Amino acid sequence: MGSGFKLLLEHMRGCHRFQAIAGVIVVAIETSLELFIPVLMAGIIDHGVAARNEAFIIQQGLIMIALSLLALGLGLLYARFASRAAMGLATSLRRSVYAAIQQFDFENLDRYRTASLVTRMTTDITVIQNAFSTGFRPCVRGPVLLVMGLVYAMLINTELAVVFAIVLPVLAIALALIARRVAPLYRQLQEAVDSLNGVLREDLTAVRAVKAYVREEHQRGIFGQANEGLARVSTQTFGTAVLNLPLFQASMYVTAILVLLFGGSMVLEGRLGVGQLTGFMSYVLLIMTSLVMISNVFLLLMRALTSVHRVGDVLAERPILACPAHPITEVASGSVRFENVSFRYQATAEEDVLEQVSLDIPAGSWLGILGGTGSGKTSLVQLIPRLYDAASGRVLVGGHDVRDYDIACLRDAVGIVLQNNVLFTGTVRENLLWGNPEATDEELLHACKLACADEFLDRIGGLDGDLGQGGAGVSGGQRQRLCIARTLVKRPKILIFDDAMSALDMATDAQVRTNLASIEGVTLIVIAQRITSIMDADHVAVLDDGHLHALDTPARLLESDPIFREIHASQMEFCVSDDGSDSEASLADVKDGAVGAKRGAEGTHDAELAAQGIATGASSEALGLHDEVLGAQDAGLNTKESAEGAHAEALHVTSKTGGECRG
Ligand SMILES: Nc1ncnc2c1ncn2[C@@H]1O[C@H](COP(=O)(O)OP(=O)(O)OP(=O)(O)O)[C@@H](O)[C@H]1O
Repeated sequence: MGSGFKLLLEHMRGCHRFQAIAGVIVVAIETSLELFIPVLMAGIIDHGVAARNEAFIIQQGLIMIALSLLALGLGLLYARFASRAAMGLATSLRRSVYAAIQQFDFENLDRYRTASLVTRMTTDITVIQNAFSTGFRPCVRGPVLLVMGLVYAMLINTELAVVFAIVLPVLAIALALIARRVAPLYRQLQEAVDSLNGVLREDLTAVRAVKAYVREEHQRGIFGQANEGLARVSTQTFGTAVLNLPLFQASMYVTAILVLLFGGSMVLEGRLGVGQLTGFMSYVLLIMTSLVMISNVFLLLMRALTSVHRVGDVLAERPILACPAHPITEVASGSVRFENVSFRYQATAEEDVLEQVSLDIPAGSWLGILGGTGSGKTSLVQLIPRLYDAASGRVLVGGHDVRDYDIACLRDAVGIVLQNNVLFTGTVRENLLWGNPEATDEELLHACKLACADEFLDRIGGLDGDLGQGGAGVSGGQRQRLCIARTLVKRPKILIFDDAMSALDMATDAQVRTNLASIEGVTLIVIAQRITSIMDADHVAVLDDGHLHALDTPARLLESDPIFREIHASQMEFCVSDDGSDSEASLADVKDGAVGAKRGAEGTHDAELAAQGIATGASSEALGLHDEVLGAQDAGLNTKESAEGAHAEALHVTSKTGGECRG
């Protein structure tokens, strides 16, 4: 509770703090004025009406009107102060939470679901804002009305005021019981909102896959469950919270009856004036209203407090990756070295994702990484720009431990194109400038050329072409090329492609690799599912279940390594050449081509195309289908099986026009 208030105070700074204080003062004055009205009313009845003093009645009546108008003016002033203070608080909280999330490392992000972060940034902060703007007034008025009401009631008649001593403790106990029951429900309520947001978010981002798999009904069921879950918790929460209303109403009636009963007999005995009894009844009403206010605001604040804690959790989360006191600010070279590196995503995980990996990648060389699904390829390369820290061992870049660098400098030197490429809403230029805000148009166009994005740039409106929301206006293959171009604009010392060319047709894939190989002095690390994509590499690392299974040149691996040979064979054996010779001939072509035409020589490109059956007269129909099927893969059919199926299908079409295919 204390930490929640501290958080609110910290974010209520400057003029907003002044507005909040002014709001409190204004409400206090307004409430005091309001409390004075029953005193005037009692005077009118006892002295004005009883003595038939019309002048007194008019005078007191005018004072009452003036006080009411003043109270109204103060009420309006309060609304202005409170809304501005609440808005300021919410803006400041949103800014802080956003800044905190920006500082998060991948490991921090793994702890929070995206939907939960979105709910905390939106719903939770709105709950706090609303509680502040609507709860502030009753929060001040309630206690003031209660205390002053009791004081005035006691001033009128202390004996009669004893009724409150009976009713108030009963009410306080009932309220405490309701609050105890409701508090945990509010947290469950916000978690149910998280779940609903999560389902919605997944549904909307994967809408193409949902439609492609005709899973609308299934998704509707999942949404229905989340929606019903929220409805159930809401009903339970608010069903319990509203219990306070009938409770307070009943107490009000009981108090009124008791006051009338005792007060009435006191009037008959001549110990109390009728005006005094009327005035006392007004205070009963005021006190009971104040109690309803207090109970409502209490529940409102309890809900807001849950949200304050949820927001506070995000603000208290510290980035996992520690920065050294005196970091290295320049990456001297693009060399990478893994020394006995082990890694796991969560410290509590049972098994390492990478185990004792040692690997040397000299600056300016090209390493291909191959391995089965889940073998740890992505995990390995993510350690280079320090997206995660190794659990044990060291990762060295440019001869220094990555933990010794300033993180921004390290990441500037490492360009990584991830598996799931993301473009942002805006133009091509705006997206490419993410790589380097200082880049000229010539540099952007050059990067597009290297990434083979120049082929379609004119069709999408050149550098000024609008990519639509989240880059939705381009195909999967075009998206990949633009993402590659964006990374090239950065001019990094190390370039990492994490299966980043999967949506490119083979000819473009080969062309991009040839272009990349022509960049001087850059260390190239390419993770690929297609073996042809890494046959030109200086070395290939084969990962198997988190272990470095083999590391050698592609040619030597082809001769000696069973896993490499198996992957190679499984991808190559589809094709049999035109004249009926078997796939070994094609393999030999690839091998010769790959070894001989190291680092992007044109020969490699040709050999590769030959191996794929494309050079033997593959029609654009085949490539088109391949593109289309891979495009579908990008749209959500993202399983290895579908990709292989697509591949096989594309090659099958190839066979109709050129070679003959199996499989
Ligand atoms: N954020 C994460 N949190 C926990 N475990 C993860 C996370 N990302 C990956 N893993 C696990 O780590 C292991 C290695 O995953 P990784 O993504 O490195 O494999 P990969 O070889 O790149 O696979 P693929 O070829 O399918 O992309 C897998 O078992 C995976 O389930």
